[in-house]
Amino acid sequence: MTQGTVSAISASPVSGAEAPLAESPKRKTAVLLVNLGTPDGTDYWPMRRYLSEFLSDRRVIEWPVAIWQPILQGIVLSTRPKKSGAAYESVWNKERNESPLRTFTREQGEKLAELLADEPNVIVDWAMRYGNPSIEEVTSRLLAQGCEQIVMFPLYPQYSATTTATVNDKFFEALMKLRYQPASRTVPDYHNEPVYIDALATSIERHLAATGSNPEIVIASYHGIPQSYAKKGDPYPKQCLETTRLLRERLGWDEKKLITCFQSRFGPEEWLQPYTDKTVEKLGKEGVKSIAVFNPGFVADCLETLEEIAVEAGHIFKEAGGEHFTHIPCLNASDLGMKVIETMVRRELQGWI
Ligand SMILES: C=CC1=C(C)c2cc3[nH]c(cc4nc(cc5[nH]c(cc1n2)c(C)c5CCC(=O)O)C(CCC(=O)O)=C4C)c(C)c3C=C
Ligand SMILES: [Fe+2]
Ligand SMILES: [Fe+2]
Repeated sequence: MTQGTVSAISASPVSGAEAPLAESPKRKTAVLLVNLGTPDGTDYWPMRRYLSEFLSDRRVIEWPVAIWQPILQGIVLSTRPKKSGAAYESVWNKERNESPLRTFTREQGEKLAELLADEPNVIVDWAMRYGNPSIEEVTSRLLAQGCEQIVMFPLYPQYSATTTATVNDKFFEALMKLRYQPASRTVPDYHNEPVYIDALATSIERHLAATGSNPEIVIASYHGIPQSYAKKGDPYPKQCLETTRLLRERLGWDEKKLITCFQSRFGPEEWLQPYTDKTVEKLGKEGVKSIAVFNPGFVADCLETLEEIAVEAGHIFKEAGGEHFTHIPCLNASDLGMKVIETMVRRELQGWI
């Protein structure tokens, strides 16, 4: 191409002025929130179906299938559904006949739709990685509504292959079956985002003020993963520690006041440590009288926060000699929590709406 041709193409029709770019047509865009999952009921069969789907996920349990499936189907699923069903029963939302996680995820979806009401081409929906409503079912519904673009948000502040990656896998597995796929974006982890750190810090401050609590020690309790997963490169524990560090900085607390622990061990392997239950017990035995626990890695309260922490960890602490225990709720669908979700979603929607 000669120089003359180039200058002829780039010449503006009006000297010194840029030709305005034509605006792209607005495509219908979906925001799909996805959380972990939930059984449809607390009886044996719904619990068994849910746990079987969850614990058959190779991202969650990495043992060879030939070893794990006989243990799962033969031993774990004959006892665990009853035990877990009783625990779910104690936190179940009887009014809606569903788990708290499903209630909070729905509320988050509804509130996000209100917050994005100024965007007429955006639809919000929500799904579960395990159980119902499934990612595939909701994705089909969004496509049937004419969505050509999807922002899919795995609701985990810290990345783990056991959570974020398996949600992404399941979403793309649903798209694999389609001839005409929507354009898709996934929202990344946000463990160090200022809006998230600030929301957590503010909710801690508000809860302690409202309950008149002055804990000697505050525990940031994250769900654990097996240590072997972290050794193989899962960034999850580093991201948890970074979230706690940033919170300390924001709250002006030192390493003795705000500590990190990991909860919800499963199976015989070593999981990330220190363990929350053991730490709470040790603190009680050492003479600490007052503690607070919160769960920065959970976007919504669920079995693991409402039963394992708010109830069980509280009992353990008091039986070990502790006197005042308070559980700080998750951000759920509060204004603070919704600001975090909205900020992350609006960032990913850029250029699309
Ligand atoms: C077996 C291994 C498990 C890994 C690894 C794991 C990682 C992981 N989980 C969450 C968040 C949640 N887990 C929840 C429940 C739950 N988790 C496991 C096992 C593993 N989790 C089990 C067996 C269960 C079921 C409950 C039980 O039977 O005790 C939940 C709660 C769901 C609800 O209330 O409906 C959440 C949320 C994270 C963040 C994570 C790794 C980072
Ligand atoms: Fe879990
Ligand atoms: Fe648990």
